[in-house]
Amino acid sequence: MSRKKTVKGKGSSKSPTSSPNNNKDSGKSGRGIEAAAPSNGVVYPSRPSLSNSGEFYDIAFKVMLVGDSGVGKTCLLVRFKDGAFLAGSFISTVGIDFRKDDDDVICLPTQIWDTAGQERFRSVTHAYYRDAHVLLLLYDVTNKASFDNIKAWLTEIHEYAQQDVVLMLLGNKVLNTQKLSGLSLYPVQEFGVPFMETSAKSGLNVELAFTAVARELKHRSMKEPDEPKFQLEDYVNKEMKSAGCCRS
Ligand SMILES: Nc1nc2c(ncn2[C@@H]2O[C@H](COP(=O)(O)OP(=O)(O)OP(=O)(O)O)[C@@H](O)[C@H]2O)c(=O)[nH]1
Ligand SMILES: [Mg+2]
Repeated sequence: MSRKKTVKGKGSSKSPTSSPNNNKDSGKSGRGIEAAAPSNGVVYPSRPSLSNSGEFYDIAFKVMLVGDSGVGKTCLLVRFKDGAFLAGSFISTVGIDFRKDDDDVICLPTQIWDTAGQERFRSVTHAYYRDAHVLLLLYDVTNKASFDNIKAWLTEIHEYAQQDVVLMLLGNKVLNTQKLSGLSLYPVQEFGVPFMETSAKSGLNVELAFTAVARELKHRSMKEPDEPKFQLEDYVNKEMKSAGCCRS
């Protein structure tokens, strides 16, 4: 996926803070999911199939960022899309924010949804899980409580998301020195979910996280029945190693 330096007028990019009702135009942004927002602001677009169909290039893939408030979801998205870091002031996302990436390098029309981590918006964000193809679940490596909550997030995801959702755990706010150790501070392996460390601040692994899940989606969409499965975790580990990191 390529990162855009400027935000296109055509897409629905908005400021990091928005209300659920700001999604009114989210289904009108070209190819992919068409959905009208009802008055409660909750949109239920039909979930495109990941099967090997001729409609592949009409499919919009839906990527959602989830995790506790303050872990850096909005910053990660802004870093990926605009190559910038939102330093300092922390403006909590309200409900859902929607962005669309339609010029990524591997030709997957993709919608990226930023969600609010605050508990009081949880019922709104649940409603969006079920048609997500990818969930990027973030915690903050400097905040143990946000890691401890991962279990609860996974329970929610298992309840509300599709069984075949592509899931990746991201330990955000990692420092470059932590990157050199290549180890997570917390026992992430117990979840059995592909994991990477990222920094929205430095940009570390941000592009790789999105590219990895996009490759997984592409592989699923194009795959012949007897082709081996794409190994998201192996891909991520290999790419991190070749970038100088030492996870094995
Ligand atoms: N040091 C450091 N700070 C970060 C990083 N990512 C985000 N932050 C800071 O963390 C704070 C919260 O970031 P947000 O992206 O707004 O958090 P969020 O997960 O979107 O929070 P909600 O919208 O409330 O769910 C901000 O002050 C950011 O500047 C990072 O990689 N490193
Ligand atoms: Mg946010």
